[in-house]
Amino acid sequence: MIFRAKIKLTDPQIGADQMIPVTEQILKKVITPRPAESHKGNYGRVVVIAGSHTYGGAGIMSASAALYAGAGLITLISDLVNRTALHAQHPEIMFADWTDQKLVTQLIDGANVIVIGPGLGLDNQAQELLTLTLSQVINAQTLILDGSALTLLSQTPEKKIQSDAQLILTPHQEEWHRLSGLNIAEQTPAKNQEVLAAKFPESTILVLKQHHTQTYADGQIYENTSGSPAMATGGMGDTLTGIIAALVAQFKQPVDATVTAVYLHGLAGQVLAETQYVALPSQLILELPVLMAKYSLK
Ligand SMILES: NC(=O)C1=CN([C@@H]2O[C@H](COP(=O)(O)OP(=O)(O)OC[C@H]3O[C@@H](n4cnc5c(N)ncnc54)[C@H](OP(=O)(O)O)[C@@H]3O)[C@@H](O)[C@H]2O)[C@@H](O)CC1
Ligand SMILES: Nc1ncnc2c1ncn2[C@@H]1O[C@H](COP(=O)(O)OP(=O)(O)O)[C@@H](O)[C@H]1O
Ligand SMILES: [Mg+2]
Repeated sequence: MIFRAKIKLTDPQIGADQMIPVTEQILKKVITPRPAESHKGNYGRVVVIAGSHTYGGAGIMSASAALYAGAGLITLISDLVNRTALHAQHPEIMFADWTDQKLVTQLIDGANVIVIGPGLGLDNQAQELLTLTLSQVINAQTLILDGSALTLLSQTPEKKIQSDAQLILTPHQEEWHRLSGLNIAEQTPAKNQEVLAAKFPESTILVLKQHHTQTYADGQIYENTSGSPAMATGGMGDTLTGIIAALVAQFKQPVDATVTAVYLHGLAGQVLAETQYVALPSQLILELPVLMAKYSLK
């Protein structure tokens, strides 16, 4: 049994010792062998809206991570300048120009999981894409908000975020500072729970990234135990968004899938750190299918 104590949303005394540690058992529980009679449509349609002119790599890393973590069909919606670079690396991933609003709307409508934010930037185009996405998603979909999308949301702090979709937020501590108003020293479990409940729909999952990432969901807090300082490289969080998207798309239960994705990401980093001083995101994704095969066999 991996998950222990239940933590009440309102408990002001919640401390680090009451978090639920996540271990490799979660991989065995969630990652299951693929049924022989299945096809790409069974493993989810993921759309990644990411990667501006300046931060093209972020979109490519997110979409590539979704590919290696097993999503059935993936489309990167991005600045047109990123298309050739994407296809030079991963022709398996489809591409759409993010200025084509009709196509973007169709792709969002057809997706099971949408990622928005890695390297999105903060300009009008980015804001329009975020507004369109938030208004377009429905309750059968999962929307993962990361990077620039979180920074854009924090520019209207008075507004409670409304969305019918299952939301997953993946801020690092500074992004959570901008969103929550809590500086890093104030980011205690109780305060984080309080702000999450006040500003976001009840089902929202918060993945607060750090050395031992904390996932807040259903009134509980899961503390990740995998990972390595070798992972402290730009693009590592962009990569996590794709892994979460792929696992939600395949294994459906969003809390389990998210906690598993965070653990798997850290474990892949740890595997690289056994022989490397630094773990690059583009190397980390190569470990994912290997680890997933290993743990699916129990
Ligand atoms: N190759 C690409 O295309 C890449 C594209 N990217 C995209 O760029 C966009 C901007 O994202 P961003 O994270 O780089 O910048 P920003 O939001 O200003 O935050 C940095 C500030 O936060 C602070 N900080 C505090 N705690 C922290 C923590 N635990 N983890 C991390 N930071 C922490 C930190 O503190 P300091 O370094 O000063 O100590 C600093 O002051 C975004 O869309 C992203 O997806 C990147 O992924 C890189 C590769
Ligand atoms: N020292 C560390 N130990 C474990 N994980 C780390 C460490 N440093 C960074 N990470 C992980 O790397 C990722 C960094 O995310 P983020 O800051 O959003 O990166 P980026 O935006 O550059 O892609 C998070 O998942 C975080 O948990
Ligand atoms: Mg980031």
